[in-house]
Formats: sequence, structure tokens, C-alpha cells
Amino acid sequence: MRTNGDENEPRREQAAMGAGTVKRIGVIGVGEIARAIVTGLCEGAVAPPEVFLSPRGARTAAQLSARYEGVRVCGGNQEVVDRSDVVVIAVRGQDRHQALSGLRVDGGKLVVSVMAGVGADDLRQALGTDAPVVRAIPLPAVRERRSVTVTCPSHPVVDSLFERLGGALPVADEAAFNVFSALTGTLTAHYAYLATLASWAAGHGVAADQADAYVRGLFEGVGRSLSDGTRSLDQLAADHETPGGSNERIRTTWFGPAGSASLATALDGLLADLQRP
Ligand SMILES: NC(=O)C1=CN([C@@H]2O[C@H](COP(=O)(O)OP(=O)(O)OC[C@H]3O[C@@H](n4cnc5c(N)ncnc54)[C@H](OP(=O)(O)O)[C@@H]3O)[C@@H](O)[C@H]2O)C=CC1
Repeated sequence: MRTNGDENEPRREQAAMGAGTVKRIGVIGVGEIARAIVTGLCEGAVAPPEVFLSPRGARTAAQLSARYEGVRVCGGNQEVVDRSDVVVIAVRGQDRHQALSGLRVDGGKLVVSVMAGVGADDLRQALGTDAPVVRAIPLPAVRERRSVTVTCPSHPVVDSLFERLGGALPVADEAAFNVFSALTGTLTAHYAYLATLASWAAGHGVAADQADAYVRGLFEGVGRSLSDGTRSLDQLAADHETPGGSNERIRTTWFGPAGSASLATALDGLLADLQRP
């Protein structure tokens, strides 16, 4: 695994040169995460893969095929499978039966599922295939080839595919995979936290645009400090805190043991649901 940051520039260049082995990628379910994956693979790439898209969602598929030369929209999901070496399943979990029923996927294909909460066995059964099934957790920043994607099980072709999009983090089993999946469920709470800070400031008479810009700037700085892997997360917190000062006050009064426990309980509940067969 590699981390985000400027040290990744050579890797982005390598990605832009089209390094990697997958030549034909199919995508069933062309929504937001599919758009990010296809954009990351194709934008500025010298030798991007051929990409075959399902006819749904039509609007995004049409936009991607208009923008990138090697991207085509197929007449149906079976055609996507037939034309591809690697098939990415990117429908919502509840749509998988409709999207996959009746599909023939021979054992020579490689299936990559990005659906949250759908186990590999479940998917293999739904497809009635003995093709290898790899689960992955791409995030929207794969669009800029800046996000590490957790994969399970490790597969050289899939890992190299996600290396092109910012990095691959293969994990040993689906239990670990689900823990990482639960972590990704915390992202929008983070944005909501920032929005709450800005709105609190505006509520105290600060111009809303100034509050918004200031909060963004504060946390961009925090984000940059995370790329310093030599300091633990606890150390980073301590380094930002004066004993008895404002940060310690807010951390201990608002996010004390009860706050931590409440977050852990929410994560435990999410994990239990992700593990449910
Ligand atoms: N968004 C994210 O950040 C991430 C999402 N995921 C996972 O990716 C999956 C998709 O999420 P997301 O992209 O946000 O969802 P979207 O709703 O944006 O995209 C899902 C797409 O699936 C299409 N679809 C529905 N039924 C079929 C079908 N029968 N055949 C082909 N395509 C179909 C929909 O088409 P239509 O528009 O025509 O209904 C839609 O375009 C989910 O399982 C989610 O858990 C994983 C990691 C991150």
C-alpha cells in the first residue's frame, strides 16, 4: 500500500502512461462510483483500457463514452460481460438480483464487486460462476487517482488495477474487509461535522462564506498533517493541543469517553450489518 500525498506523483504519472495489465474492463451499474473509476482510469491516460458500460445509468454512461474514446455503452449487461476480461459490479446491493440474474460469466473472467455489504459467496452464487470474485472499496477520490482501495482477496490483476487509481490495500479475509468497509461509513459524518462548525460560527454573526472558508482551511491543514506517517494519530492530536487549552477543552468535554463509546457503538452496529449473510 502507498499513502496519499505528493510522493505519489510518480505513480500518477505511471498511471497516466497506462501501466498495468487489464485491457478490457466492463462495468455493470454506471452510477457515481463507476464514474469515478472510469474517470480515474481514462482521464489523461496515454493507453487507457477499453471500457464497456452497462446501458444503466444511461446518463452517466453517455457522458463517459462521449468524453473518452475507448469507452462504449453496451446493449445489455451480458454484452458487458462478454466483451470484458474484468467485470466490475457497481450496482446498489438491493439491485444486484435484477442486474445479475441470468448472466453467464465463465471461469476465465474476473469479477470485481464494489457493492458494500454483499459477500463474495453471495455474489458467486447469484452469478452461478466459478470465476474469481474480488471485493473492493473504491472511494470517490479514485477519480483523481488519489485514494487507496481495500481489496479482498488479494489478486494481482485487481491490485494492479487499483494501484493505477491511487493504491491497493489487499486484506487477508472478509472479516478485515468489513472493518475497513465500516470505516468508510464515517466520511459524510466528517463533512457534517465541518458543516456544523461553519454553521455555528455563522449563527454567532460571522459571515457565512468566511466561516465556511475558514473551516475548510483549518481542516485542509489537518488533512495535510495526516500524511506525516512518522507521528501516530494520538501524537498528532497531542501536538495540536496545549495542556489546559481550547482543543483539550473541546476534546474532553464534547468527545470524551462517552463520545468515543457512542461512535464505537454505531460502528459495531454497522459492522454487524455488513457481516450479515
Ligand atoms: N458512492 C460511493 O462512494 C461508493 C459506492 N460503493 C458501492 O457501489 C455501488 C453503487 O453505488 P453508487 O455508484 O453510489 O450508486 P448509484 O445509484 O450512483 O449507481 C448505481 C447504478 O446502478 C444502476 N443500475 C441499477 N439497476 C441496474 C441494472 N439492472 N443493470 C445495470 N445497472 C443498474 C443504476 O442505474 P439507473 O440510474 O438507471 O437506475 C445506477 O446508475 C453500491 O453497491 C455501493 O455500496 C462502494 C464504494 C463507494
